[in-house]
Amino acid sequence: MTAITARDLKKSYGNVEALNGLSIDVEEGESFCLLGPNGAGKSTTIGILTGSIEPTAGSATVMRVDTIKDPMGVKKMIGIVPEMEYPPSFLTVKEYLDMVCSIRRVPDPEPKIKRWIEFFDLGKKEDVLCKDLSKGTKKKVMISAALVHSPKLLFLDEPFLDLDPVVQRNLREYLLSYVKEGGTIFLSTHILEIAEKLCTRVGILYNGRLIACDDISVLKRSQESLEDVFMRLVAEEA
Ligand SMILES: Nc1ncnc2c1ncn2[C@@H]1O[C@H](COP(=O)(O)OP(=O)(O)OP(=O)(O)O)[C@@H](O)[C@H]1O
Repeated sequence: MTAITARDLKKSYGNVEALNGLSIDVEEGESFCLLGPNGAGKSTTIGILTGSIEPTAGSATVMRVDTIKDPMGVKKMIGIVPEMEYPPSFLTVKEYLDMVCSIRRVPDPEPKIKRWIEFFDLGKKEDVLCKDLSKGTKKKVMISAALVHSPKLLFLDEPFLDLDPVVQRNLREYLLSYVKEGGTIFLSTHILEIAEKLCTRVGILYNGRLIACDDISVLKRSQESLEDVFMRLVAEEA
């Protein structure tokens, strides 16, 4: 079953053409990674697919819900880690996760919150205001908020940024098991080593256009890493 379908998506911000006819399909149970140089249109794509940005043209469905007609319907079903957002500064970690569970109507929330507090070793930070957390700890809270309602589809925009190597590895291993159990991941990252370990298929965006989209094993020439593939394909376009 298809989890994400995008057809001929276009997005302009004034005279900046951020997306120029993007079409993509992601199947349920897939771990897909969108790569691309700075400004290629990755966050814009995630914004459209998660119902936060309205495209200038084109259509998209997520779990068969239209992202333009029913953005709230999409948001209900998914977990999102946006690239640049932090938890609200005026709430403590626990208050924020309580609020997320309440908005998402999570049944029996306490053990679910506890699970992510323990996973990210946030026990001593539960009662700390989010404004007083380090960048990495804020990211841990954002990821906890994205996972606490056990969504079947995750949109992750640079989720590993600011996390220390131990936490990066723990999160990567969790995400691998999440996909093994049937979850779907749509990831965007510049950390190609992690993308290669976590994802089976990648799309490469360049100037708002998809210049490649296939299994990593198909895109690779002999001995190439994903980084080599990325450098080669982007250089061919430049
Ligand atoms: N709100 C906005 N207003 C005007 N231009 C925007 C806006 N958001 C994005 N852009 C422009 O759209 C283009 C695509 O931006 P986007 O953030 O989607 O790229 P990206 O691939 O996620 O980049 P990065 O890897 O640097 O995060 C860029 O030229 C960017 O400057």
